[in-house]
Amino acid sequence: MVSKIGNALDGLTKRIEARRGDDPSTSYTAKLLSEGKARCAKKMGEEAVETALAGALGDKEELAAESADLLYHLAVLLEANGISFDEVAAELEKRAGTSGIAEKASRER
Ligand SMILES: N=c1c2ncn([C@@H]3O[C@H](COP(=O)(O)OP(=O)(O)OP(=O)(O)O)[C@@H](O)[C@H]3O)c2ncn1[C@@H]1O[C@H](COP(=O)(O)O)[C@@H](O)[C@H]1O
Repeated sequence: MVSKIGNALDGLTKRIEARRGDDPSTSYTAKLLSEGKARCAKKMGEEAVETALAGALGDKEELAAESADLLYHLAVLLEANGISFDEVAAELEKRAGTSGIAEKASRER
């Protein structure tokens, strides 16, 4: 069964892909993509900081809203770089059997 977040990211990705080349005056996504990778990366960084602040303050509603903004801007940044969430998912799957502590220790050897 596909998870809610999987469905949401799938739909979001399709809407973002469809916006490429659209009129930047009617699509925020088209505007961001037309401005290039660095601009997309800057927006993602801003949203990451806002998400982190909401998490640090423990504001659950704000954290959920900022997380949605962050995922949108990450999806745009991936699209700007020609990378799909499938590739991110594959990377997560590869790590599934390895503890973060063990992975860190293997790098420090
Ligand atoms: N999920 C989102 C989404 N989340 C956040 N945002 C926009 O991201 C921006 C957040 O940045 P800020 O808060 O810094 O706002 P801002 O000051 O207007 O941003 P800048 O002027 O600095 O670019 C806002 O303009 C939000 O509207 C989004 N814009 C679009 N989507 C999705 O993308 C689809 C296509 O949208 P359009 O491309 O606009 O048609 C939509 O159907 C949605 O599914």
